[in-house]
Amino acid sequence: MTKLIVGNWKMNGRTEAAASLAHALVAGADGLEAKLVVCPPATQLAAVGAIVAGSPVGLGGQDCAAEAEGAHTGDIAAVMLTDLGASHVILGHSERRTDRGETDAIVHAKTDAAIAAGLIPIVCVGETLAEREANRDEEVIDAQLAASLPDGFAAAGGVIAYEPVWAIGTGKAATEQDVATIHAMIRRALVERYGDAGAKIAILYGGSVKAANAASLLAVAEVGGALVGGASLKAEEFLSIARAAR
Ligand SMILES: O=C(CO)COP(=O)(O)O
Repeated sequence: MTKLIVGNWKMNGRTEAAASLAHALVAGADGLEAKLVVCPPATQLAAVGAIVAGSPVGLGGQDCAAEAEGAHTGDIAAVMLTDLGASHVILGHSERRTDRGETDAIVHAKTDAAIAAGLIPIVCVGETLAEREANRDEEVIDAQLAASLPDGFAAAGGVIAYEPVWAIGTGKAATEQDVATIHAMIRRALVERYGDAGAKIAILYGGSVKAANAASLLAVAEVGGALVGGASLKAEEFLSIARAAR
């Protein structure tokens, strides 16, 4: 299956830098086996969307509101993302779960809203270091999956990203063995819930993915791609990660 390599630019940069990064990715994306999607900050979506339109590089948001429209100051509706050409949206990232208090119920509601607008949700799950050290990682992830995913998730082409919180931005990626164990567990949970459709859901790995470790992480069973933070801000590094996906 085609691997999906998603760049989460988080809260970085200005429009001019985002535009030059987008141009460099479009120039380098020809002939890639993997599918690329970039998720710029909301203020850069229109500019980046215009640059990647018609290219093999897709566009995604980093979050969307649970509500379809209306009096929600500061929020961005899922249809506002599709309006700018987005096909994907990251939901339930640990930085939103931790820093913004997003619960599984909120992630569930946002995922429903994304699907209703025709977006492909990329729902993030993952354990903290304390949960891992207490041997609760599988239990935590299982609970996040059960409560964050709506029934229509598989039919909508939804994607899961396993992002262990302790591996994000630390330079310390999970080991291949860790990734194999957790991705197998996630696959079992998805098949149990969605049947055959659950076997086809892409499961991305995220957390300190870089050019140097991408090939080995992407070769692990049940790894359908990568969700990349810091390394997605450098065109050549991100393209190297994408080239490692086959
Ligand atoms: O949070 C991440 C992607 O969503 C991972 O971030 P880093 O690649 O910077 O560790």
